[in-house]
Amino acid sequence: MAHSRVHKDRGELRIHENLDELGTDLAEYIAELSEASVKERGVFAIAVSGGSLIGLMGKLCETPYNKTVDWAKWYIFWADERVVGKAHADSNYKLVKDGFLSKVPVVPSHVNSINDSVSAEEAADIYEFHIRQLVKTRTINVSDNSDCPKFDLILLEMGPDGHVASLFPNHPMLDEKAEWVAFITDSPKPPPERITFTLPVINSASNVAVVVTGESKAEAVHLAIDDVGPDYLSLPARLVQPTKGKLVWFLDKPAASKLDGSQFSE
Ligand SMILES: O=C(O)[C@H](O)[C@@H](O)[C@H](O)[C@H](O)COP(=O)(O)O
Repeated sequence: MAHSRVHKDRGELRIHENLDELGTDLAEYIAELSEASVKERGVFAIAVSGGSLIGLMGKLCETPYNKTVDWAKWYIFWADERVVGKAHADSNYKLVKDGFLSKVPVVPSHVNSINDSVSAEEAADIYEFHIRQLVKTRTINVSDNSDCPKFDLILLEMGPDGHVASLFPNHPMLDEKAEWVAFITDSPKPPPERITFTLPVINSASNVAVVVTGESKAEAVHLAIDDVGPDYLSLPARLVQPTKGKLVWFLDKPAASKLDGSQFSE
């Protein structure tokens, strides 16, 4: 059984015994949000990232979800992407296609991947323009207090350095307020060229889930969630603070191993 607790201002924490349990809980969570969103808006706009997240979403491709989820209503996006060809081993599109989209009947025209034949700057501009069109038609909802897109769900991972999407510690992109999709050419983690949702977009979502597994991220989890003082307020994962939406952390025990326990309520 997952141990779930609510932090006073860092959202809900779900700590799982193992990856199998985490995968089961994550599939259930996504399926429930999909159902609620389709009921309310007729569509489900979900953005994913790369890394082990896609493997952890595997149970969604199995019984019962492969039959019960309303896949025709899904619109899928990337919270960040590496600027490489779609067939390249580093491509998040390829990761999602091979590990997920090839196993469930998402409508091909609802798969919103970046243009891989242009520069990082152009790819970011084109992606943002595309998202703007979908906000106009409300395929993607709009934020109540800005013109930002309000994705039904943004799924993020966190690296051992506390980065989320392609927003890295101390990078100027953390201060970006105007753009929805930004490009970087100096990612500290290869490949260097990437596009990424900016914090205003992430924090406008209805739901944000951060999936973190493994002991290598335990310190960053502690710094992103616990009350550690002003030095870490600009850690990218700490800047994930949905304005009106709900934040949920999916952790395994090793990733949660350095969390303080004292300030949590059951
Ligand atoms: O930006 C990237 O290059 C990666 O996609 C990265 O963000 C990854 O998601 C995390 O480092 C966690 O990775 P794992 O879950 O695979 O350990």
